[in-house]
Amino acid sequence: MMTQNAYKQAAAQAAIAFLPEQAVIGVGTGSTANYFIDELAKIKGRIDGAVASSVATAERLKSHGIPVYELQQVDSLPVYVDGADEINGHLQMIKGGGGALTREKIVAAVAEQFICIADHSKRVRQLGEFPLPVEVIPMARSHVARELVKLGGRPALREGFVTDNGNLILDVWGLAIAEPIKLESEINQIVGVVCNGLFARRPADVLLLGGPDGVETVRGPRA
Ligand SMILES: O=C(CO)[C@H](O)[C@H](O)COP(=O)(O)O
Repeated sequence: MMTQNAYKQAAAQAAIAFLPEQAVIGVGTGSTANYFIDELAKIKGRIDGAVASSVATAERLKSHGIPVYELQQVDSLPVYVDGADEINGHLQMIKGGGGALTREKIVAAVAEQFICIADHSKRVRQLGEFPLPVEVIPMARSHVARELVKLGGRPALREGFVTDNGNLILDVWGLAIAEPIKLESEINQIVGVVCNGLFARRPADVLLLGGPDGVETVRGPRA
């Protein structure tokens, strides 16, 4: 029987077929993205380089000899490949389990196409069982936590964790997210919030989902 890691790896392998030739591509963060980076290393002559969504991803890309560019150095990104913590039928996601949500959202915003790679356990009917990560400016942490309680959540500080941007993460439990676009906007309105891990306004365009029957390809409305 294949393991969850094998499903992640299969999804990562499948993403290679979606890459344009000789382009700079966006690369996400996490264990599935790491499998993708390892696959990328095998075909690195076919791409010009990558923009990384975290320091960890940049280091892994560089360790494979893949050129890493700052986002400011590129005019556009044809593709962004990243994992997810949860993904629903509209290809809206919760991301940020690895704490890289803000840079992930920035790189995804620039990319023409978002390809989500995941194992089948990540597919859900409704987002919210996975605690929603919210990146906050450190001095605003208590204020933001109180506001998140008003929205129905139970925020918990991610202990001992500082983001690549020098901020904190509140993981918000107990949100049954019936209206992801609305909640994404509401949380962004709280003063002190840098970013939240709902990718609802910018869902994935293609989902490559690894599971016991192989890799399923699900296309979103824009793909
Ligand atoms: O958003 C992320 C990191 O901030 C990851 O994409 C998400 O946590 C999924 O991780 P993994 O591929 O390890 O299951």
